[in-house]
Amino acid sequence: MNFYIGIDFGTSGGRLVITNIKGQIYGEAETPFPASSSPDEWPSIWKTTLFDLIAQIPLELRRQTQAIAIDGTSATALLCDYQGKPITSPLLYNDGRGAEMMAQLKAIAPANHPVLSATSSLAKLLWWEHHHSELSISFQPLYFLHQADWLGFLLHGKLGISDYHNTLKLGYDVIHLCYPSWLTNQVNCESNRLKLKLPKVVAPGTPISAITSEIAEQFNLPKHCVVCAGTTDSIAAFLASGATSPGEAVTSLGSTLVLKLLSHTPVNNARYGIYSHRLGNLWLTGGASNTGGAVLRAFFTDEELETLSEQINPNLSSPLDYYPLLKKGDRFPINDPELPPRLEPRPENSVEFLHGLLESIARIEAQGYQLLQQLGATPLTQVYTAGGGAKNQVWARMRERYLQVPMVKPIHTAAAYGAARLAMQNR
Ligand SMILES: Nc1ncnc2c1ncn2[C@@H]1O[C@H](COP(=O)(O)OP(=O)(O)O)[C@@H](O)[C@H]1O
Ligand SMILES: O=C(CO)[C@H](O)[C@H](O)COP(=O)(O)O
Repeated sequence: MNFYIGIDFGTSGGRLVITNIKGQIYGEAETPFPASSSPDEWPSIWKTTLFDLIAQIPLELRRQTQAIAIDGTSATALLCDYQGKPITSPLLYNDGRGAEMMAQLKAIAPANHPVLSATSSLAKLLWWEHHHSELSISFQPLYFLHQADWLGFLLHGKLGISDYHNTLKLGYDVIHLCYPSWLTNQVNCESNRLKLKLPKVVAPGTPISAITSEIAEQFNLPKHCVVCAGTTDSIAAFLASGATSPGEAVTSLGSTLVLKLLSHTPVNNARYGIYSHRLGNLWLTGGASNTGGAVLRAFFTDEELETLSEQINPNLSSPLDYYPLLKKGDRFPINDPELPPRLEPRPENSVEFLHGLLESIARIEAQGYQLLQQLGATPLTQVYTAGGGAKNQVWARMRERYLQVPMVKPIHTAAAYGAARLAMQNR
């Protein structure tokens, strides 16, 4: 029997799903990231996690694996040398240091382009160019990669290949399927002191190459096992849900809050941090907020979230109006790197406090979907929920009160399953 592996790299850890060609799950693995680590440790943690996840799959299944696909956090970027060795600490998806590059971004990119965000991949590239152009002296050529691109390279050995989901926030034109001249002129211009290579871009799920012989031997994988181009974690969660009709949406309630509404028409609006990913001949309109489970985890364990949520009446609205963030700055539905967290007043009663947090995140989610529809996205018909927060049925009822559409729990919500669906394209 042939098997297919999907690997998801989220904020808090890595997850793997192995399925047969019918999409039946034969195995799963999960490896949380260490609770505290420094940025220069992240590549080795990601590599260790990747190899640990694959090693957890039973030998018999590994030996019959035909394809692997990986999703990663969007706009998590790193610079590598010609051997694929990271030469700087990665900059994560929510790293807002690119805010200082906004004037330059607005000068080169079209209005409302997805790169017009402090956390976009291009903002990070310009920041590296502005602060670390000396890297070009020691490293030629330099490769700009996303997390999923680099992890895929570790398995297939072909450096500098990405997909048009991970490269949207780098500036890739997903309509004409090329890098626009305003971007290539910027990256290649003589005055640009940081000489780097942008990744070659293919469609998500496209087979890139067979695994290297070293990887085949290390994990007892077939030499013909292909590694496919990946996607981002929230799109993988969308793919997992099985949503296919415009108007269907997936909210990823993970460490962050990410909305994806399938639409006949794209919506891009930098003011609100709204952008549209290409999905076949449709568009995944949405945005990614820094609010979400990471804020909850700062105050409650997963067990406390479960037990305290059960004491909340989801039909009652909390009077507490928070904007739950761990640090200043949000990307969507308010695209403002200076936006302050709002977590006061904090009641003595933990249930009341959690009620306020869950209700406030539900309000932000509803505001996001309302904006998407106001700006022309296909009207919302139903919402699937993915991520750690999907298990919270009290929260689902609260969210339903705001969204006024059915909240459907899909059979599969794990992003790793969505990545496996990409791998299955290579049957
Ligand atoms: N019962 C729950 N209710 C709400 N949120 C929860 C619950 N259990 C876990 N979470 C949240 O889920 C998040 C982890 O979800 P996950 O999808 O693994 O995140 P990521 O993929 O971003 O790492 C945590 O931040 C945690 O606060
Ligand atoms: O916030 C995130 C961390 O999980 C997401 O990776 C990301 O921001 C979502 O971006 P995209 O819409 O490109 O998938």
